[in-house]
Amino acid sequence: MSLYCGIAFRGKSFCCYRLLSTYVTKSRYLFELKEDDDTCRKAQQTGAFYLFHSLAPLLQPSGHQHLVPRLNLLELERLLGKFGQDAQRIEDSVLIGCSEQHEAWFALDLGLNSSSSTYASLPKSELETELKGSFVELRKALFQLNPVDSSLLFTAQSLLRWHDGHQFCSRSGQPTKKNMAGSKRVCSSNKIIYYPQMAPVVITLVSDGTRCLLARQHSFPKGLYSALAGFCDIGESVEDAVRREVAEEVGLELERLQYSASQHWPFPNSSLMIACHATVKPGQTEIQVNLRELEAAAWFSYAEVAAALKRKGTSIQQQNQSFPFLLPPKLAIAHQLIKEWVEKHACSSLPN
Ligand SMILES: NC(=O)C1=CN([C@@H]2O[C@H](COP(=O)(O)OP(=O)(O)OC[C@H]3O[C@@H](n4cnc5c(N)ncnc54)[C@H](OP(=O)(O)O)[C@@H]3O)[C@@H](O)[C@H]2O)C=CC1
Ligand SMILES: [Mg+2]
Repeated sequence: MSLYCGIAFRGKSFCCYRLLSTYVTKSRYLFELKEDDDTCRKAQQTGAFYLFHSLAPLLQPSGHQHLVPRLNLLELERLLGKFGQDAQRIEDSVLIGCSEQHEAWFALDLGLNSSSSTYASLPKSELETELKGSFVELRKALFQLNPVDSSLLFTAQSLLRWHDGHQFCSRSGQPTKKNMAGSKRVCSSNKIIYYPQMAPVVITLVSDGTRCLLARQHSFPKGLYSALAGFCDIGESVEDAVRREVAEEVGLELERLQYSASQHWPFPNSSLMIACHATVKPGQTEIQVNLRELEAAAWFSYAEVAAALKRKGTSIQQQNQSFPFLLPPKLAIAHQLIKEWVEKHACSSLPN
């Protein structure tokens, strides 16, 4: 889908018509849905709805995968009717994206029962029977979701959680009201606007040239090692946060730092993960683990990490290595960082 558009430069209208790409028209459409409640309400007529129960998405098992069912407006109204609910409840849904053909996608939680909500939590098992699926904790479904579905569900869960936790104005104590799309909430008494927030988190794979540093926290699943991560403090740049976190957690000083990529991560709250590669000064590789933050940290060779990346299975019991360890799942940006490091190392060790 594309659109011809007149463009204004520096306030003067300019009769320059150009073809807008599908991506641009889609972005403009989503912008319109967030800005205009009536357009958004209209988009629900032809939209698709992803259902959640207490922040767990509705999934349908299909072999080793999970399918993510969607309902149209009529199906959703019918479902709500069966549970004695008013169709008005659909206004609690949040916009999470749209297709290239401008079918808008929404997410609705039928289990959350916040103090300011007029709607009761619907019975989970009856809903599951009716919908022929199950509401699965998102962390548990991680290994069975494809990247497109997981990204949509991550966004949906984060937005639903944010709305659930921001029902009242922190200044006046009065209820806040969401706009149709769910891109903001406004205080009913003083009109303060609240926008959904993410906390910036840096994640760094430190290398000494031949090995990379991986660490684990007490809360990680048994045997799992990952790159070093930490929340940015107020006033810090990404570079400051990376240097501080590495110094705090393993007592090392960094030499070089290179940005790799970023990712939205919904657990346990919404974070923007900013991923970097870093190197330490030569010969300065002695780790001093901060045991208040980490359970363990160690240098791992290229061969060890490359072998761990190839391993199948998500439990340490399934491994029979001399030092068995697991890496984060493919969807986590930590996995991407580790994979990039292995690939770069493999290229640099090729004979000229
Ligand atoms: N996608 C990925 O690949 C990965 C994602 N992550 C994510 O990165 C995040 C940070 O990693 P982690 O090592 O735990 O972070 P830190 O090293 O900063 O350690 C956690 C500390 O931060 C505090 N904290 C919690 N929330 C915030 C906040 N919003 N702002 C400032 N401080 C906060 C905690 O306090 P308290 O003691 O009160 O809890 C705790 O003391 C985690 O949420 C984790 O899920 C981590 C690794 C890989
Ligand atoms: Mg940390």
